[in-house]
Amino acid sequence: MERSLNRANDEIRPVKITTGYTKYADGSVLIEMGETKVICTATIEEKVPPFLRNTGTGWINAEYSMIPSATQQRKVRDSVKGKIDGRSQEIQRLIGRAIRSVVDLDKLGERTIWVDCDVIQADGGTRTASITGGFVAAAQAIYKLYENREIKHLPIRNFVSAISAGIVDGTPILDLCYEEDSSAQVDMNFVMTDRGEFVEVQGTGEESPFTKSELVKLLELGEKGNKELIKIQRAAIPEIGDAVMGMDYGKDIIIATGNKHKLQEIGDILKDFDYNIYSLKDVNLDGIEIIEDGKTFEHNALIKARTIAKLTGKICIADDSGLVVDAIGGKPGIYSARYAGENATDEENRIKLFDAMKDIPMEERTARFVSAIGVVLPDGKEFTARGTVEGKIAFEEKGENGFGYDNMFIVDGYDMTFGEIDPEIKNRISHRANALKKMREEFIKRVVR
Ligand SMILES: O=c1nc[nH]c2c1ncn2[C@H]1C[C@H](O)[C@@H](COP(=O)(O)OP(=O)(O)OP(=O)(O)O)O1
Ligand SMILES: [Mg+2]
Repeated sequence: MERSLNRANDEIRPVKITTGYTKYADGSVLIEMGETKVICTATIEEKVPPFLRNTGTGWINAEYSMIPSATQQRKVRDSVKGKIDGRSQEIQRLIGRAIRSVVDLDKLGERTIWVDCDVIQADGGTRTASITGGFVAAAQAIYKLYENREIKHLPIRNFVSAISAGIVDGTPILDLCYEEDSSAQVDMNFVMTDRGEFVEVQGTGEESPFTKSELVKLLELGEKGNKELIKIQRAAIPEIGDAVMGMDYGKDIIIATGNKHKLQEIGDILKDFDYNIYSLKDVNLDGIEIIEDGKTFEHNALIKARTIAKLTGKICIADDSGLVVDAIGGKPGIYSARYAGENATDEENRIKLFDAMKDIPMEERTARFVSAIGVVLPDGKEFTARGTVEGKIAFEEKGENGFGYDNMFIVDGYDMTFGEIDPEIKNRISHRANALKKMREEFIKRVVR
């Protein structure tokens, strides 16, 4: 389908949010979505509707209207007609509900935020643009109360935005302009929060009924559009964005290791992770000395990640790992890298371990590799994840792959050492793979939006 502005079917129109558009309101924006333009202002009034008086609870009210020249045919003002038309009535209720859904009205205190949405040019999607812009204006007004210490806690729980999607000529499309809207068979509006939750879904198959799979397709379009809108809202009010949604951690991850084998493995294991992965060399920090004086793998991993996070301001992950051998009381453990001395080579460490194990029979040579992954975020938040893999210490070195103790570790379930095994298999079953898998789950919960 040909769309104006050469838009793809899943593409929103260019959006621009201009803050501080008018001078007297407590919050004020001009939102432009393609040719649709809406002035949204928010004004604080120190009183509430009668039904809330003396409850300590606040209220948010919205009004929506179009100026006479907003449409191709001059539209008579409501004030001249003497009544608000049904459509405006319905829309302003929707705007009010949408914004109230993300604000804790108890914490707002006994006051009303008036959100006024005046459409100055209408080219489809005026109600959704009013919600998206109206929220920004309301957030500014509420944030002002918070900054002036008139309220103790910021009562904004989430960002909220709205977008339309519909089916035109049998094709699901996002963000309909007027022309598309007037020939749509199905017309929907999605109001969503930054957490991807729905606040309101409006949909009608006015021209023809729609199927479940079409509904799902429209839903996905709505989700995509709202995600993009919330990014644009956030860019318009970054300070409020940080206060409500937490800091934006960015899309870069630095792997804080001086070990090129680990770097390679971590890079391979995380290759389908939706982040840009950098090495210490990439950020000109290779060769940095970090003192690993923690008492656990986790502690050491965090020491490494913290050091690099402080220097770069980016998300950093580090691995602290080692070999835990049962017959010698768990040694070398956290001292694996310096088992044979401070600057020992992998080979010197292996020789020392073979020597310590020389009289131990096969069944008592059980051991495990341990990897602790430490993650440190730019705001100092951190977490760890641990993975292990069980095996036995061989009597002699076998295989050319890997590094460290790989060629003397016979991995359970395979009659091979990590030195013999295909690196792709190692990266599926290793301690590092297991730790990174857990790290990812935690990362998605805590970091990814
Ligand atoms: O998959 C592995 N295969 C074989 N050996 C391994 C493995 N994973 C850890 N290891 C051994 C190597 C080193 O002797 C010690 C890690 O010491 P550890 O301090 O964590 O690493 P490191 O100093 O080489 O690099 P960095 O601290 O910069 O990440 O355990
Ligand atoms: Mg180290």
